[in-house]
Amino acid sequence: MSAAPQLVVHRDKELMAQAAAARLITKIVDAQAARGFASVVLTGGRNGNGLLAALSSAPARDAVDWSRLDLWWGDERFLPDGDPERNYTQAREALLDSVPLDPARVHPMPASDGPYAKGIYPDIADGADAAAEAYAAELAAAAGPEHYQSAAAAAGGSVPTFDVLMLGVGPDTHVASLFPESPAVRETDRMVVGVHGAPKPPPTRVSLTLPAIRSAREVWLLAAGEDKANAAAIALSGAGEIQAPAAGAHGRARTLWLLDAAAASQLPRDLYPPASP
Ligand SMILES: O=C(O)C(O)[C@@H](O)[C@H](O)[C@H](O)COP(=O)(O)O
Repeated sequence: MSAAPQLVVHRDKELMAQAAAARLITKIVDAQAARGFASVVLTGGRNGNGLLAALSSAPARDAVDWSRLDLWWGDERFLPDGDPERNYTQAREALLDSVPLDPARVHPMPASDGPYAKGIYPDIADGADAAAEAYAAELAAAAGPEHYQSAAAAAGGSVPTFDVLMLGVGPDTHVASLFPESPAVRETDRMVVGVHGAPKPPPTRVSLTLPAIRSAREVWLLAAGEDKANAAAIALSGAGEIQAPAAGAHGRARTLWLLDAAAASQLPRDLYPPASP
């Protein structure tokens, strides 16, 4: 099952980040109350990090039991550990270093040094492919029994059932590191892939695939700014997922687009109610 997109449009990107942070806090608290823990997939990019920064300064952040939160990543820029451009580094700075997480529940994607370094692997591309395989194994090891009915299981893989999986939307409609017309967006079997020659730097990346993304209960797509208006309009107007990867990102129970007014400016007005004043 996958859910038709719902849209929420906020006045500007600051309000969008604050409202999305409040929404995420509630989701985590509810999942922890229902099942004892929550599982969230983070995204890289300005909008994802803006949400984490807003969460960091939200007073209600103390409602979350940070020690019972599983964190995963939707994609990673394949760079050395600690590189300021790594999504993991940026998430740590925005929020993770300031909350009492259980390190065993935090699952960053591998870095390009350490076990997947150039030198051990013939080149950086092989390292990213090996890192993707290792991350797929880590996800499979954490998958619970519910995953058997998921899009991942249908594709022959297994991932945990994420409560919320967040994705920033690129101006070309990419999500995670799934770029239009790329081999990664066409992947139907593997849950995680190495990405080579990405149009957004750095060119080498690691990414969840659409079957893994579609196994989440809720998928939230974040888009703010004028440069996202065309992408949102294309993805929400019936485009195919190979040409417009954001169009293929659905949650099992809910697909939620969180936009600011600028990113929503090219959408047909009947798709969403007006932004709050
Ligand atoms: O590693 C990355 O760069 C991403 O995860 C990527 O998919 C990002 O989320 C989008 O490009 C949106 O980025 P912005 O929010 O910065 O526009």
